[in-house]
Amino acid sequence: MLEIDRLEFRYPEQTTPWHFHFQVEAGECLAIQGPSGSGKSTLLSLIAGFLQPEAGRVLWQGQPIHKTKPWQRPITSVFQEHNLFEHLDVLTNIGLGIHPGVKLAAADQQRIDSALAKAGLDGFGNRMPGELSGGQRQRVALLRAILRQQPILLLDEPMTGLDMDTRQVLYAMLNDEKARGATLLLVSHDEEDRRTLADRHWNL
Ligand SMILES: Nc1ncnc2c1ncn2[C@@H]1O[C@H](COP(=O)(O)OP(=O)(O)OP(=O)(O)O)[C@@H](O)[C@H]1O
Repeated sequence: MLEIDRLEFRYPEQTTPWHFHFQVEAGECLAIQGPSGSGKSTLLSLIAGFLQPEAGRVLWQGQPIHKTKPWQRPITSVFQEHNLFEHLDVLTNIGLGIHPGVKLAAADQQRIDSALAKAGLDGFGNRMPGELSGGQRQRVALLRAILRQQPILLLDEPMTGLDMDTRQVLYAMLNDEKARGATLLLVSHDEEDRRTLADRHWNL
């Protein structure tokens, strides 16, 4: 279980801090809802470890992780800026998430090729990120996150720029992740995303 325990945070110019408190079970997707500017992306950044809380804790399986370095947390994030490595091709971008710094095994390479094909990116493995459209970059970022198979997936507007056919494929992949026991947190203004993926909502 992921527990957000009385987490508090404020930006320097903010007078009253935000308070976040909820739990998400393994295999569950919680949609974080609230008006624009209410702190949804900030909350995901706190859980990912890109921001430090003023008070409170983040617990995974009962263990505090809010002081752990972002890359050591059992978490993968897909944020609006996709953070692809511009000097590495698509295959390496995705592969690094699976085995950082290690040459990909044939089985992993096959897994990536098959995921790319499913998401309509057949043969894109050797392309550089600069040669992709916005929607194609978004798909690569999502596939990279999904194939990492971390216990917790943080998704901030994950389907931006994607057509409905591609979304259906990615919804199915994300629902498979839930079935495998992954915990998902979703921030999305898109009602279809929330309807298809979320089991529960938490309002800010
Ligand atoms: N680095 C920052 N420094 C100061 N204020 C910030 C910073 N990042 C975000 N904010 C402010 O914090 C508030 C919450 O931002 P956040 O992006 O978390 O909201 P959100 O709920 O995700 O909004 P949206 O639905 O529009 O994406 C906004 O008023 C924003 O201007």
